[in-house]
Amino acid sequence: MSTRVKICGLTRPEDVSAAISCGADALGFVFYEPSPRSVSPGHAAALIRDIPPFVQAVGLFVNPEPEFVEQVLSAVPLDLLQFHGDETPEFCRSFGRRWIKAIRVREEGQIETAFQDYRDAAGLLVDAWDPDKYGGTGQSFNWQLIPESRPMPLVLAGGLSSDNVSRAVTQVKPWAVDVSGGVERRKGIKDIQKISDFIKEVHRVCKTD
Ligand SMILES: O=C(O)c1ccccc1N[C@@H]1O[C@H](COP(=O)(O)O)[C@@H](O)[C@H]1O
Repeated sequence: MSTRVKICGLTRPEDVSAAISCGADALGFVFYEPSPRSVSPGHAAALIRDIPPFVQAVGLFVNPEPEFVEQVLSAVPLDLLQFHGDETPEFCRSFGRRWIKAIRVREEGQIETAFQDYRDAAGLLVDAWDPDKYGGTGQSFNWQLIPESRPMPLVLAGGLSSDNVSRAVTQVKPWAVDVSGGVERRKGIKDIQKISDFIKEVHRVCKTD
């Protein structure tokens, strides 16, 4: 098994470099202003400029206006769109780009329904439900709600850190894991040691599996 790693909510060039040199497969940039990790299109374009080939740049949006997504796409060379709000399948596919849909899990059957509703997504990201926030909460959820049978790649997110990611990978066997708060010193500022520990832990558990 080889579980991919996405480090999300990057705002500083040194954190981007650290994530790449530690072996991250994907880097996430948040285009959602209420988030403390939010970046402008210009800032993201500068952060992405030196990303090497085969490391994916992912743009995270929450219920954006279509014009805003188009504006970001014209300024930032994103490889993948991540919709983390209440976007419909029609909306997600309307940009003609590869996309994943994030859902916030709180009850049985929800993931199975999302697999059907978002069947042309490149993957489904499962995160914790929170009454007030769309994501980046640092909370995890009941992984027992995740079905073993999956028609598309599943990305596990929500409250992951180097302390629990080996258990997550072993139990859930996701295609990829996505982390933000668990590798931060404070919101929006990553901790290079935590990024390194997180990715090492994923690679370690994948090797032994
Ligand atoms: O990071 C944010 O601020 C954010 C805001 C709105 C929606 C999603 C957001 N981040 C994503 O949330 C999950 C879980 O994050 P965490 O590891 O629990 O902090 C992850 O996919 C982030 O990319």
